[in-house]
Amino acid sequence: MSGRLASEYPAWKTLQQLYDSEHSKLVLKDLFAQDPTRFSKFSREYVSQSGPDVTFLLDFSKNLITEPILATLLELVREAQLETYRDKMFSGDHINTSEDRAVLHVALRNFNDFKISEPGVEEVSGVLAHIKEFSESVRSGAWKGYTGKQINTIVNIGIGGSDLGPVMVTEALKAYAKRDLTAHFVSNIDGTHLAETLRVCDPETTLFIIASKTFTTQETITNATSARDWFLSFAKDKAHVAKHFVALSTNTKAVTEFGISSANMFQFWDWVGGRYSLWSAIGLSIALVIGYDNFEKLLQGAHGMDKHFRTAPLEQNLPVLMAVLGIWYNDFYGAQTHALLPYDQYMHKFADYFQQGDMESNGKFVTKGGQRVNYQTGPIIWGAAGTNGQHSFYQLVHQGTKLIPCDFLAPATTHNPIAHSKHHRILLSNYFAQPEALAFGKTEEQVRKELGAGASEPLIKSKVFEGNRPSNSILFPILDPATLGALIALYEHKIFTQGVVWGINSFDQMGVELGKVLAKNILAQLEKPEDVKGHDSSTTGLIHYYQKHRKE
Ligand SMILES: O=P(O)(O)OC[C@H]1O[C@H](O)[C@H](O)[C@@H](O)[C@@H]1O
Repeated sequence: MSGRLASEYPAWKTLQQLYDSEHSKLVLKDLFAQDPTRFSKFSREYVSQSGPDVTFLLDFSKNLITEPILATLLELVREAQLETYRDKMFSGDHINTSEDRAVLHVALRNFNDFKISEPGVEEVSGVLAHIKEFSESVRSGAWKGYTGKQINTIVNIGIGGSDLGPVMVTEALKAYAKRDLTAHFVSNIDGTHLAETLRVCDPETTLFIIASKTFTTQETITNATSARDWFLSFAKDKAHVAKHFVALSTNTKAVTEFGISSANMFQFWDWVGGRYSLWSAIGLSIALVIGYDNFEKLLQGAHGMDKHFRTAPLEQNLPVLMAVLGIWYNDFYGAQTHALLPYDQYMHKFADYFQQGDMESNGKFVTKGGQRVNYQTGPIIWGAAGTNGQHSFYQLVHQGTKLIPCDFLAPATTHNPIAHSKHHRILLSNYFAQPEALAFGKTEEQVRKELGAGASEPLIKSKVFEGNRPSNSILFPILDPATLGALIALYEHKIFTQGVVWGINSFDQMGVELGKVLAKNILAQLEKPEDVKGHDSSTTGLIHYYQKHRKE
């Protein structure tokens, strides 16, 4: 984060040499055969040092590394001064330099443990108390709608970080949900999203949560305004809005102007990045769905990981280890993507969530010092819940021409042990089998033997698995709130570490601005063909075609 080019570090150059001279020898089958201790050497158990018990295993032995390569990758992290920048983040330095802001999502789950001095940090516990009081009153039925009925439906209206975190966590922790409280999440400006949601809502029993850090986001304000209009078409009296609309934001003025009183506003601060905000007031919908105590456990689980990241030596530091492995593939093997593959249906939004978390943080070509990088930065993050992915895209992961490092995640115990956990055993057999198949493949000799004499050559070739495809495996006892908190924080700090090495600012998002500005300009031109000016012929042609064919 010094803004230096990563490629200038001595360790980067050593890594390039190591890659050039070693990579053809880095064959997992041989590496495992040569070293019976490989698993114990390249796996670590995480055990939380405070708060609720969280343990999990990170097995990274199926990666294309040796001890000298790992040591050099960690040397790179040292040369990039990760420890210094990590400490700067925790102490509230303005490491988001382009916006001159601190980066303190860790302060939201700190429970006064580390000392952090930044205006607003002292207000965190007050907001948590507000979340507790409000969520308990809605969940208990004490909070009543305008006709005196209890709330049984919540609609979170937000987008990006004000949507993805709450969606992912409420899905992941559904086993802890209050089942008679239905949660909907409306994000898309496409009127279909709101219309289809309102179709199943009763205005007398629905609470709208308007979630927006800035409270200026076009999608959210438009959806919120239409939701309020819909509500008032039943409730008639504006005074009833107070019972059915709350806001989560840093922008008190805009919230008040919208018509939500400050008593119904849950505050957060500009040092909370949107994609790191589920720990803040943005998590209100999480607290409503799983209860405040579980929400607090989620925060404590993350705090445990913060402590680990802050204090564990780099060799033992899980976010750091995951970060350097990612750098090895991204920058030396030329891997373009990274797959997140949770073998847990509850985690089916995990990859979607980290698409924003990782790609909005590290999808940048300019260093903090303003130089264009001469290496790859953030990977393309994608994935789906196992085993669904196996019946869809795994063909390419196993036999395609691209190297796709994968993270496999799974709980040892399911919340739903139907058929005496038969389903879960089948699920886990796949969770264990896929990394094994990716790493060790199937040779031509094996295929020949299996098919026997007479098999055609093309058929034989098509059944060969080259193997040597790397993966991490993360195995945890059960998906509970604290474990999920720790896992999210693990990935957050992985992203931070990679950003430090690449010398970029992981905490701004300038790349989303240009499209917004152009859309605003185009919106003003959509009425009449003669207004469409200043565009290339493609854009003009598309708008004219739309104008010709629209009905309303
Ligand atoms: O919470 P808001 O201010 O409405 O912002 C919602 C989203 O807006 C933009 O797309 C940003 O790039 C995201 O980082 C942010 O999460």
